[in-house]
Amino acid sequence: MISLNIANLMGHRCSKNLGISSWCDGDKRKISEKVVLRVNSKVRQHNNIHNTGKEEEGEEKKVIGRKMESVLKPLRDGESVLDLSPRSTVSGGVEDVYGEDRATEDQLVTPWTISVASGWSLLRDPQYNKGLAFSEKERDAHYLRGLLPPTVLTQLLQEKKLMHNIRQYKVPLQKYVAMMELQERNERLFYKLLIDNVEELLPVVYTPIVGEAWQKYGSIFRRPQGLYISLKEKGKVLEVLKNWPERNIQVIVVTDGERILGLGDLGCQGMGIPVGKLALYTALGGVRPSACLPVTIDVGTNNETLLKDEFYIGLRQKRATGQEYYDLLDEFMTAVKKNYGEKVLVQFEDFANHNAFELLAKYGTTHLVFNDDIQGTASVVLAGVVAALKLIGGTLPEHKFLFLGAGEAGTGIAELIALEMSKQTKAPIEESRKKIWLVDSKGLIVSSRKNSLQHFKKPWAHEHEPVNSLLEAVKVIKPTVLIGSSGVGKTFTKEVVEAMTSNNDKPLILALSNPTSQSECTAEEAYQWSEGRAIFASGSPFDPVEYKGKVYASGQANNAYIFPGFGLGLVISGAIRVHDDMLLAASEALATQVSEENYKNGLIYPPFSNIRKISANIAANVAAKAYELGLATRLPRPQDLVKYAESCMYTPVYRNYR
Ligand SMILES: NC(=O)C1=CN([C@@H]2O[C@H](COP(=O)(O)OP(=O)(O)OC[C@H]3O[C@@H](n4cnc5c(N)ncnc54)[C@H](OP(=O)(O)O)[C@@H]3O)[C@@H](O)[C@H]2O)C=CC1
Ligand SMILES: CC(=O)C(=O)O
Ligand SMILES: [Mg+2]
Repeated sequence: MISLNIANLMGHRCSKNLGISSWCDGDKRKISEKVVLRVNSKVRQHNNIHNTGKEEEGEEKKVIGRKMESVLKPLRDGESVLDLSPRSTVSGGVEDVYGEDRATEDQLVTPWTISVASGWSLLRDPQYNKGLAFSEKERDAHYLRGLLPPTVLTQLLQEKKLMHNIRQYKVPLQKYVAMMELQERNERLFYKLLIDNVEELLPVVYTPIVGEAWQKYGSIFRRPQGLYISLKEKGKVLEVLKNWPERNIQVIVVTDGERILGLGDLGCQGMGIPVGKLALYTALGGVRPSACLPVTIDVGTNNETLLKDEFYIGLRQKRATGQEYYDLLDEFMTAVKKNYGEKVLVQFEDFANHNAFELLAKYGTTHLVFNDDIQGTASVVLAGVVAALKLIGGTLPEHKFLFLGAGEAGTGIAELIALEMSKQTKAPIEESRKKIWLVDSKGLIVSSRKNSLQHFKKPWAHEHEPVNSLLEAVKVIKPTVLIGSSGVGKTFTKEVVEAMTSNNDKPLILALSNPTSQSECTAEEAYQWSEGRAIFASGSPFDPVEYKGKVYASGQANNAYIFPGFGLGLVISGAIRVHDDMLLAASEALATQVSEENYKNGLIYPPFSNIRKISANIAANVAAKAYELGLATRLPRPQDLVKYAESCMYTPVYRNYR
């Protein structure tokens, strides 16, 4: 029985027993050769060793064990095993400290956990488990004999089998559960499936199915994913962050669950959204899974159904508001910076608008923050509109916009379109805003309503008679572009679409609300009611539609096109703040990815099957803007940013274990 006192061995001020005896006991052969302990966040987590915040990077890599040089790092042949410096190629970026991602398939890497994982624990570690794909040699070397049936499968065959299984499920929720179980079991295989079958699986791990799954999350809860920070943790948020097993976090997606898609307040069960968004950060944007942290802030819920549900997983109280709410958020933001530094990206997701704008304004000057609903959506919609000009004609400033919904998405998009118009015309932004009209739940936003409007609506209160309905607004404003961001389904009625069609040869209609049940209209309705003339895209995907013998494939106007590449661009440039010009840069990069072939099919977005290439281009444009604005800290600037972005992207093929 061996136990090590980490405090003595490493001069750490905490004194905790690492409790490694259990795996040393039956396996003494390995102790001298393979026992390697990293005082990393996992060790901290499992042993409640919390650092002082002062340790140097190098301390994490101190090792115990006689043959330390053979296991110090899973480096490739010819590299110095004693080189402990962070991997300079991507410092401040997507860090590949252990060389795993740059190793080719036939180069060896070591499966790191707290110790070198082997046997049963290796099969239970989703980061390194390969299931039946462990080779004969690996089965011998890692004590896996007998723990697996004899067959050895390739990753491709595993993928084929899993896709076959997933396709058998008729209930969408079953597909979601199957994917989540795979993510918990074998992370690389999960991402391989998602990347290779992105168009098929995106609706499963993201909108629309994720919404339904998490509405029911209380009853399908298996293993927690992500970090829960509730009012109970007030005063201890930094400690809670330290409980997370990974330390080198680059992207955090955080929600308080108050406006989950168009489904409203899901309280603590909003966690599906940060988890889903971060899966896309990895699959679509190539940010390493271990660098992603999903967070749900639980301040209660006003959802009566959840409060009465005996299986509800969150705090059973009404939402905290005012000072209590802002104090917890402030503690979180301060702790994030303290624990992960200046360059960690915090993406605010699905907050209600009464908090979202304020949080963005407050932390936009002190942290690297990005609101996906306000800014990401704006960037993706501007890209779609710019691309659509090829089909509908005219320049951006020549068009007139009408929104149904004047919240985060609506006013965020409106503002970015106005900004781009002003850049093109050199006119003041106030002039550009006059081309854009918004309708909220009380009707058209007009100047006579100004005093009672929320601050983010005021810039859109133009001179006009009050107008109560969307249909009436379409008739009097005569927009060329109609955008739905209300969260209310079926609001683009036949009359509304017909009115758009009678005013425009090719009306551009975007039904952004998620999930599918909240879409302002379906693709079928848009094409039928416009007699095939609408250029249509929606927040959640629709299958192609046949109308009068012609097949219409609509695009997906969803911020998923933007945030993964946008975040990657910030990470690889070491950006310290987000700037509106970066949103324009992302938008431009996305619009230029639409091919002639896509246009011929009436598409204003490129297919998701090309998303990794698209994300690399977005990342490069965003990073270039960060350098231009002096907001990048990763110096010198790489010459070819697209290539550099690609080289930083996580790939999910299995690595070979020595
Ligand atoms: N496709 C994408 O990428 C994205 C889609 N979305 C979707 O957009 C929707 C809205 O999100 P968000 O802007 O954040 O939400 P908000 O709550 O901030 O805004 C909703 C807006 O819709 C208005 N509204 C609500 N009901 C009606 C109605 N019956 N008629 C007219 N207006 C109405 C509200 O009016 P009032 O202010 O008067 O209450 C408010 O202005 C959601 O469904 C979300 O899923 C969001 C982000 C990205
Ligand atoms: C897509 C997204 O961010 C939303 O619907 O909220
Ligand atoms: Mg959102």
